[in-house]
Formats: sequence, C-alpha cells, structure tokens
Amino acid sequence: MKTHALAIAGCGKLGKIVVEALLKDLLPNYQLIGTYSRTFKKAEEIANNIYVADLGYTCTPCHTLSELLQLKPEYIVETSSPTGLKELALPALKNGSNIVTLSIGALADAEFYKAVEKTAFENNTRVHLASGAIGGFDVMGTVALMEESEVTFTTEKSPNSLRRTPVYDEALQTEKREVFKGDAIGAIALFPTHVNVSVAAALASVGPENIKVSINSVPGFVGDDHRIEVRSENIHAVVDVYSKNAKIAGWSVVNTLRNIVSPIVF
Ligand SMILES: NC(=O)C1=CN([C@@H]2O[C@H](COP(=O)(O)OP(=O)(O)OC[C@H]3O[C@@H](n4cnc5c(N)ncnc54)[C@H](O)[C@@H]3O)[C@@H](O)[C@H]2O)C=CC1
Ligand SMILES: O=C([O-])CC(=O)C(=O)O
Repeated sequence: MKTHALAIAGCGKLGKIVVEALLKDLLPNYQLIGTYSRTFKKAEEIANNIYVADLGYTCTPCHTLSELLQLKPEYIVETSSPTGLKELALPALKNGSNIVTLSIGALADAEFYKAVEKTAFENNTRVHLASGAIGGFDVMGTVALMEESEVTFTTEKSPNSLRRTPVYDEALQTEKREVFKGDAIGAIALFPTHVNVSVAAALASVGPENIKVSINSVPGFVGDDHRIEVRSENIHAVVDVYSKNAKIAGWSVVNTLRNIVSPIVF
C-alpha cells in the first residue's frame, strides 16, 4: 500500500481529531511525519502520541513552518487559523505539498485566492477545502454551473460563541438578534475564525460577494446550525447542518484525506 507523508499545521482541537483517526487506523495510507503549531508544546504532544503508538516511523515536532516544509510532506492538514493558512499556503504549495484546510475564510480575499490558485497550478499541487461544519458543495457547485441562482447562508449560534467578537453584549443572553447581515467577505471580516463555512459555501457557489449571509444569536442555543439554501429556476436545495460542537469539522478532514486516496471517489 502506498503511504503518503502527512503533516499537521495547527495542533488544536480539530488537528487532534486527525491524530485520533490515525491512531484508530482510519487513515492507513498516511504517515504523520511532522507537526507544527504556534505553541511548540502542542506539536510535541502530538508527535509523542505517534511515538507512544509505536507505528514504525517517527513524527518530528517543528518549531517553525520552514522546518515543517523541509520534511517535504505530501499533504499538510491546516487546522490553525485563517491567518495561519495565509502564512502557510504559498510556501507549502511551492514546496510540493498539497493542503487540506478548514481555515477557508482566508480565501475570501480574492487576491490571496488567485495567488493560491496560480501557485498550486504551477507546482502541480492542490488545495482541498474540507466540508467542515457544513456539506453539499457538490450540489452548490452543480447548480452554479447550471443556471443563475440565489444562495443564502443562515446561521444560528449561541451568544457565548460570540463573546470576544465586536457584536457581543450581555443582552444577547436573553434576546434573539441578527448580529450580521451581508456577504461572506463582510462576515469573515467581522468574525475572522467563526464563519469559515460561509466562505466555503460561497466559494462552492456564487462567490463571497454574492452570497447572502445572516448570522443570528439565539439565547440558550447550544452548538451551531448552518442552513444553506440555493434557489434557481429549476432547483431548490437546502443543506442544513446542526452540530453540537465543532468535531464534525475535524472528521471532515479525515473524510477528505480518505477520499483523496480512495479508488471510489465521492
Ligand atoms: N470550516 C469549518 O467548518 C470550521 C473551521 N474551523 C477553523 O479550523 C481551524 C482550527 O480550529 P480549532 O482546532 O478549533 O482551533 P484551536 O484554537 O483549537 O487550534 C488551532 C491551533 O493552531 C495554532 N495556531 C493558530 N494560528 C497559528 C499560526 N498562524 N501558525 C501556527 N499555529 C497557529 C493555535 O496555537 C492552536 O494550537 C481554525 O481556522 C478555525 O477557524 C473551525 C470550525 C469549523
Ligand atoms: O460555526 C461553526 O461550526 C463553523 C465555524 O466555526 C467556522 O466556519 O469557522
């Protein structure tokens, strides 16, 4: 069986799910050869998990991104932040590494998107956008090709998940409120790490400046509900995903990695 050298950049909650999948033997075509995170200790912890599991190879924790790239991973799972993706994407693609990312919000920047596309093309590498906390990119892309459509993205979140964002005030604990209405560019600018999904849905369909985004704070709500609705002359499609927590996003990376090497591809 061909094995692919894998690395993780951003060793937090979701990156760790990929390690969980590796240790459960759900990614038999991959070897995790390197880890990198802003806090070195987190990269070291994951590398140590691989050492303890005695998988017959070693994983190197790295202090810098360039150290990670020197390991020449074929795939880099990027689970750091949209800023992290901006730092990593071009050097990684030039290095011959493909990227699987959840920090899709970074790609709302049209100039960055174009640079990523060009660099990937020139270096025969690819960027895979994991479905994260949503799904249905296939139907969104298909309808966008077929005919003109209108795409709305409506999210319900708990007020607590909006703490430390500019829209938060204590009244949100008791009062339901639409805290953002606009396009995906405005949404990710206001919530730089919370609405990657709105940018992902937009990129799969009508583009970040054309999708209609509404973010709503609901008192007592646990988790997130993302509802994407595509309407066109012939189609009405609804993708509605409720998730109690963000685990689904980590598992979507595992699903993407499996799909990359599968002879039968979804
Ligand atoms: N597309 C989707 O559906 C979803 C995407 N996300 C995104 O996934 C990513 C990972 O999320 P979590 O694991 O929950 O976050 P986390 O905060 O638990 O872990 C991120 C880790 O990356 C490190 N990090 C952050 N910026 C970095 C940088 N510039 N360079 C190196 N390391 C850096 C942090 O120190 C932390 O250890 C984030 O970008 C988040 O916005 C999260 C949930 C859903
Ligand atoms: O709200 C969610 O589950 C999705 C999320 O964090 C993101 O898209 O960045």
